[in-house]
Amino acid sequence: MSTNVNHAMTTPTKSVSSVAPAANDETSKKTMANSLAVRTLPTPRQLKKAIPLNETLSVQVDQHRQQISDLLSGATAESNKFLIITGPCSLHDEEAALDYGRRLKLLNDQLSDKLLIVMRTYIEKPRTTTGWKGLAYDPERNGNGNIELGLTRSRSVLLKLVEMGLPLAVEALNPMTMQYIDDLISWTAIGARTAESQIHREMISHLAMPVGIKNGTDGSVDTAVNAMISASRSHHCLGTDIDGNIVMLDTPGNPDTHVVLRGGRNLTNYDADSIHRTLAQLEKAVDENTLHPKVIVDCSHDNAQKKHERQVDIAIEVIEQRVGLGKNAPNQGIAGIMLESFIEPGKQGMSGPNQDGNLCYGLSITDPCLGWEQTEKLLKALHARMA
Ligand SMILES: O=C[C@H](O)[C@H](O)COP(=O)(O)O
Ligand SMILES: C=C(OP(=O)(O)O)C(=O)O
Repeated sequence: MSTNVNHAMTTPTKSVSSVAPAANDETSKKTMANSLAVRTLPTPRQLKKAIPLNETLSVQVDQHRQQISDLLSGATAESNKFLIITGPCSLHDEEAALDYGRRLKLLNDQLSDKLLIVMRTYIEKPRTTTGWKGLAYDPERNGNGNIELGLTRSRSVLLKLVEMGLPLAVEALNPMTMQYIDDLISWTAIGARTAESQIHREMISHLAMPVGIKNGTDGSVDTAVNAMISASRSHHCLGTDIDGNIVMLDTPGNPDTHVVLRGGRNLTNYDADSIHRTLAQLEKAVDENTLHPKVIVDCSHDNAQKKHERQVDIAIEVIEQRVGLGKNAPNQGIAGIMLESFIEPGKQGMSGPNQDGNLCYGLSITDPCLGWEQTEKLLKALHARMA
């Protein structure tokens, strides 16, 4: 990974200019904070201290970040591997997430000569309108919030997965949430709903890891390419430090980004033409910026039209483009794929498949996922297709 991104998100900031005086009672009545219930949370430092990542595991996370970075830059033998980001749409049940992690680790031990496998461990969910927002925000799934418990349980389950030796992937939705878990994560996504947001681009520019940026929900790839350019540069921006102080950040810029093609507005973009068009756009941007002209294909979302079984055919089609099987010439610009996969296939509502409040174990409560059996078969088929 390039040296200028080797700052943890928690790197002490350069300057905190001054501390604002407390508002007097009259003005405070008009502030946003006073119109809402305010509950103090532990700071990122406090949570990281309570659920610590030891030095050995921290080195492991660095190595995983570096492997993904090398795969994107084509720097080493690692770059010939195919990146697979796979796991549930969202983590809602820690036991099932650990069960999935154990299965994935065993499979990884068989396939890691050709595949670089990263587990999807999303604890924040962006919603089109409303819905469950993820383990970090509503761990008890009763709509009461309890973010302190959510952050604690999230950090705890992520740490257990890191202890299994797995590299982890999340979507970074709220920059403050990321401060509580960033040291555990090896790859981050910026979602289709936030790739155009300046705040997210600023956040990427000081995330010390590779970041995949989704095309917009309308299918726009420009959004992702513009985000890559913006995030590769240094920004002066508002943020919080590890102790929860509001600070000005001077970010280093992050060149370790790439596009994630997820389809949009019911149209798919995993076909060879769409991928070539995106890569050509990236190649053009590379002339003026330090960027990776690489894509990964999200086999779910609009590409699968929310039909989880379609992910299998899409993944096979994409790896055949990568290695040059069938009518395709080999395309090294395709760095990998993303799958939504869990233990059981499909999805269930928040009250379980029978609406009686009993959730089915290992079944997604957000987007539909491939089941474990299909996933295992698919990853072996992808491995077999890699030269
Ligand atoms: O991946 C998950 C969903 O596609 C995303 O969070 C949006 O979900 P929603 O449209 O059900 O709100
Ligand atoms: C929300 C997700 O994706 P997208 O931003 O592509 O909708 C996701 O991967 O969980």
